Amino acid sequence: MTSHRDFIDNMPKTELHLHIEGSLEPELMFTLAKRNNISLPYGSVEEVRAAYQFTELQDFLDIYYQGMSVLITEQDFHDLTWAYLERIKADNVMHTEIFFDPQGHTERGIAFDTVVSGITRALAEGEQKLGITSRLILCFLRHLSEEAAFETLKDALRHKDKIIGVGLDSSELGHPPSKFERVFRAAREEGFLLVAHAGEEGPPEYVIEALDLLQVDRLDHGNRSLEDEALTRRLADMQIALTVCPLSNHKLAGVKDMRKHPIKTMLEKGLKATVNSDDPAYFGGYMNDNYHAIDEALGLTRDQIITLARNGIDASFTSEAEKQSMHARLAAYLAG
Ligand code: HPA
Ligand SMILES: [Zn+2]
Repeated sequence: MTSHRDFIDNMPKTELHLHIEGSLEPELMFTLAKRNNISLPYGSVEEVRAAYQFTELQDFLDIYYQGMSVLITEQDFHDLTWAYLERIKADNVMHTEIFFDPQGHTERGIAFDTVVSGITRALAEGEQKLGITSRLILCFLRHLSEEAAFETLKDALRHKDKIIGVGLDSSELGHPPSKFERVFRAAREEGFLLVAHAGEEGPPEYVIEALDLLQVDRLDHGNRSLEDEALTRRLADMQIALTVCPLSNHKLAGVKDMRKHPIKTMLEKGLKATVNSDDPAYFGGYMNDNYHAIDEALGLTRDQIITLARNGIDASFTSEAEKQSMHARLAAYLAG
């Protein structure tokens, strides 16, 4: 019997919650800063890594928005995305659905089209050269206004062929899903699929709003749903997927001890949980590291690991044929 470590590392898997700007490794940050003549408040890669100490979501977001300031040209967005794809190839990721934060760039004067073009050029190469399929999801920054979200949606309409859905990220507390009910309705009418970060720091009520008001197709995080029994039952009945991010939860202190991470409880309660890396350059690990972290802390069974991988396929925004093909790859792996 192979060890859980090897079993996880070699297992074909999907990633459904990944902020591409959060895959910016300090080395690339320095390279791009130099290329674009931007000065960083850090003297070295080690200094950057040392700054990655967070006690809550906002601590991280401040550093994350500062980090993305080195991204200027189409080539920068391409190189960022390509580096991520090469890295996840090593983790046997077969399909990835990536978020991007257009407002983090348009606010700095970078054109929406520059961002989309660089990312999608790399995604197309990823499919051709690495065999990794992908989808792209735009996130509205929830600390900004509804009006700004509508402006961003307007930009996205020119790229409907490249963007499958819209989501909601950034500072959760004080910015409930209800703030974006109208823009999500407009996005739905335009044919976009819908996701939202909810229940990461925010209360179960925010998850309920994401379901009832935004009508999301998938929930990002959702951890705090477990505080509400009726909501937990509802999520299990609906079989709506939760894109859970173990190392992120640990780094941002929602989960102080990995042995208390809720993902095993989620599985036991019949929730459709998946494993994801969120912002791997900032939280200390990519997909395999996230699987290892929960497996080692929670003592998952092999069946639970497989369920997480299957959930990731079922919850992806792909066609039935693509899902079948990914399930077949997983089945072939399991058959040895
Ligand atoms: O983990 C996150 N939470 C909220 N917003 C974010 N934007 C990037 N990463 C995150
Ligand atoms: Zn996230």
